[in-house]
Amino acid sequence: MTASIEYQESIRDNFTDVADRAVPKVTTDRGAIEARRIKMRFPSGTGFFEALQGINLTVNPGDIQLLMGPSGSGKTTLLSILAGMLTPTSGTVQLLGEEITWMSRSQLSRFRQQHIGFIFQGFNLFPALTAAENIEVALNLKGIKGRQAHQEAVHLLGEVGLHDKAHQLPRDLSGGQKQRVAIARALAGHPKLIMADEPTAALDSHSGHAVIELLRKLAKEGGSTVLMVTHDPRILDVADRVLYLEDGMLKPEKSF
Ligand SMILES: Nc1ncnc2c1ncn2[C@@H]1O[C@H](COP(=O)(O)OP(=O)(O)OP(=O)(O)O)[C@@H](O)[C@H]1O
Repeated sequence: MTASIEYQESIRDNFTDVADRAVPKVTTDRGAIEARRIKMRFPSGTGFFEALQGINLTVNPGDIQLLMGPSGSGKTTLLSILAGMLTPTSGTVQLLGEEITWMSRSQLSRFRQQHIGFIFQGFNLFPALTAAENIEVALNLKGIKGRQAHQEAVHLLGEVGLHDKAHQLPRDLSGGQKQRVAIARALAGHPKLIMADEPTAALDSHSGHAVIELLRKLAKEGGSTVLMVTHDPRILDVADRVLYLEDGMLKPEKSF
């Protein structure tokens, strides 16, 4: 499922599904992210391909945890499952102390809106909206509206070094600038969880460092928990833990 579809679902749920909007209270006395015995099988030819083979992991609150590994090892699949965007074949996921496996579709959607900021490969920006408006949409979904949303959007753009691009459309921004708008949007409303798939892949050295520093500050000063798929060795400097996936299995991890 793409983020833009996800966004459309979020908007639809926000306006049409009032009865099911209550999200259970969240606690962070356990791991911010906990996955147990996650398996994922995809149909392949006449049989199945086991992309994840029983993953157990815990991400502590306020940690920056990296997920690394060769192409095809299952990183994006695992991140999508941990973000509640893909249902595993078996296993359970808890986010902020809440079991997401049993949430209804709209509860899960609401939970994601409130607590998770996503940064995806590709930008998934609304092409007809300016940079600031793209962020305002995310803020609106979190109940921040009007002038306050606009001011917050401009502030977030400043945080990623784009204070002068608030009124530009995505088509008038470079790839790196679009990625920074997508990052600013993911940070809207200060989510407790930030999940990112290759957030610095499209960025030049300067922008990449700025984004890494921003993620570090969010975790270490703001208390957000960051889980990131990356091949970028620069991010190792700010990581608390690194998990390596190979052939759908976790290798012994390194701590920093
Ligand atoms: N929807 C799907 N249907 C069938 N197979 C899939 C599907 N999604 C992923 N796979 C397979 O699962 C395996 C893991 O894919 P995944 O995208 O999670 O790897 P990755 O580690 O993120 O790779 P990369 O670093 O190249 O992005 C791959 O062999 C991929 O072909």
